[in-house]
Amino acid sequence: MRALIEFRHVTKEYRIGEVRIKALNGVDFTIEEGEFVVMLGASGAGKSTILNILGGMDTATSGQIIVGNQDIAGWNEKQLTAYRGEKVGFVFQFYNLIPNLNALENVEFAAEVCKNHLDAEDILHKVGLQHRLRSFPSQLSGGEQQRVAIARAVAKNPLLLLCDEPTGALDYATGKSVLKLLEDLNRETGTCIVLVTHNTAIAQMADKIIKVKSGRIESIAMNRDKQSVERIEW
Ligand SMILES: Nc1ncnc2c1ncn2[C@@H]1O[C@H](COP(=O)(O)OP(=O)(O)OP(=O)(O)O)[C@@H](O)[C@H]1O
Repeated sequence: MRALIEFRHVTKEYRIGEVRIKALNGVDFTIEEGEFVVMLGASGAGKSTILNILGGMDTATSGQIIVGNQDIAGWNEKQLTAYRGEKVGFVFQFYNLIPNLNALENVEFAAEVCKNHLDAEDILHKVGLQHRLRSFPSQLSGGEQQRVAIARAVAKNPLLLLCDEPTGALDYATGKSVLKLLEDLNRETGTCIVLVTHNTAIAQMADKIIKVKSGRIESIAMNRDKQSVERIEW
């Protein structure tokens, strides 16, 4: 496998008036093509900051962010917008669907702007929502809305799928089925997934576990005993 992503000495400083907050303090890690990465850490450790920088939604104060063969750290807003649109799929804790578009339209709307997008209806079939194509978000359960959000991210055919607490608002069984979906997608399509969570049990399904502490990497470990989500309990 070859490295798809490299963070090299990445720092991020936020300024609020006179106050400086060092959210990232020299972060280094590598993610290989096709890897399922789980990122763990306490609240405020810097996980979302890493995900936002990786997704081109925020910029680093210093350091390099290599994606493919390019350093996106030096990119301007226009380049980052194209990168976000074409290369990165996002799944958040709250589904952020467009309320006045149905499931199919939500997926089509996101996918259409991407050159290599997949067929929206096919993807909704894949996530088990073939019978809910014309349903609006308000007519869908939380788990179903998250499936639409995953379909929307995947239909772009992204290089990288970033998931920030994707099961945070779901009950146990629904959360597990959403994780199963991500696991299947990773295995079948080889899409690289980076999943941020507070739930340490979920790390058992990862290829690589990255722990973040106080703006630094605490540890990076390959998971030699990777488990299917069906076998994980919490
Ligand atoms: N836009 C911002 N402006 C100022 N400070 C910020 C901003 N975003 C994050 N921070 C600060 O940076 C640090 C890291 O925050 P971050 O959201 O990355 O942590 P996290 O590990 O994702 O936490 P959580 O698990 O609670 O979501 C925190 O001290 C936070 O307060």
